[in-house]
Amino acid sequence: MVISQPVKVELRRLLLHKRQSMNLKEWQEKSRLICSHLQASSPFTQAKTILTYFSFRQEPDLSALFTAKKNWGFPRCINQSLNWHLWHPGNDTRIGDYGILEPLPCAPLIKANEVDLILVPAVACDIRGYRLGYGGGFYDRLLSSAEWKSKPTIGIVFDFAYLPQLPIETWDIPLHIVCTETGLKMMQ
Ligand SMILES: Nc1nc2c(c(=O)[nH]1)N(C=O)[C@@H](CNc1ccc(C(=O)N[C@@H](CCC(=O)O)C(=O)O)cc1)CN2
Ligand SMILES: Nc1ncnc2c1ncn2[C@@H]1O[C@H](COP(=O)(O)OP(=O)(O)OP(=O)(O)O)[C@@H](O)[C@H]1O
Repeated sequence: MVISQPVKVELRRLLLHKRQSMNLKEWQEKSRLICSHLQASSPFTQAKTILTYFSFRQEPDLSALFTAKKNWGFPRCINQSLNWHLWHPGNDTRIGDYGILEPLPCAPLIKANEVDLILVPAVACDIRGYRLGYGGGFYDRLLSSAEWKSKPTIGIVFDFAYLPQLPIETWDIPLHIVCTETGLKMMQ
């Protein structure tokens, strides 16, 4: 647990560098492929309310999905946790913590019992579904709480960040599915 921290810090640095050195065309094309795999998947077609994210630091851009007829939820960082607000294309956004776009604080809140699917941003995922994030622990805390534990989760990464094995911590909870530009990978 203690020794995995420097490994995670270095891995995060390398993978973020790799992601941010993609050119615009490559980023757009791979993001488009990720969106089309998601759109064709049954967790997506069956879901009414989906939690997602606004792309930051060249994360896969899912914005092509947001015109689909779903209730879309986006996070706001409040203290150590995430609040989820309804947002539709055309609604206002603002720049929140860490420089990430977020819905306005007055946008309607989404409760856990309304949520069918969570699209989880990641720096990397492994073939067991474990995830490396930015180190804030936001999704680890969310997914460890009783009301969120059983929600279907899809980690979203480019293929170069889909790895055989990430260092894990006691609190890490594996995701159910990972989606890259080559398709969906179901965890055992
Ligand atoms: N698009 C998107 N939105 C998201 C997340 C995400 O991963 N992607 N989050 C997922 O959780 C939350 C934001 N989490 C974040 C956590 C840390 C840093 C960050 O910049 N950390 C510093 C290091 C801070 C430290 O080590 O103490 C850094 O990386 O430089 C950014 C976002 C909510 N919104
Ligand atoms: N279930 C939890 N309860 C309380 N604290 C937690 C929990 N999960 C993680 N943390 C705290 O969050 C910190 C960051 O965790 P970690 O390095 O795994 O984040 P990450 O998954 O990379 O980040 P993020 O989820 O924000 O993208 C840890 O140091 C830990 O103290």
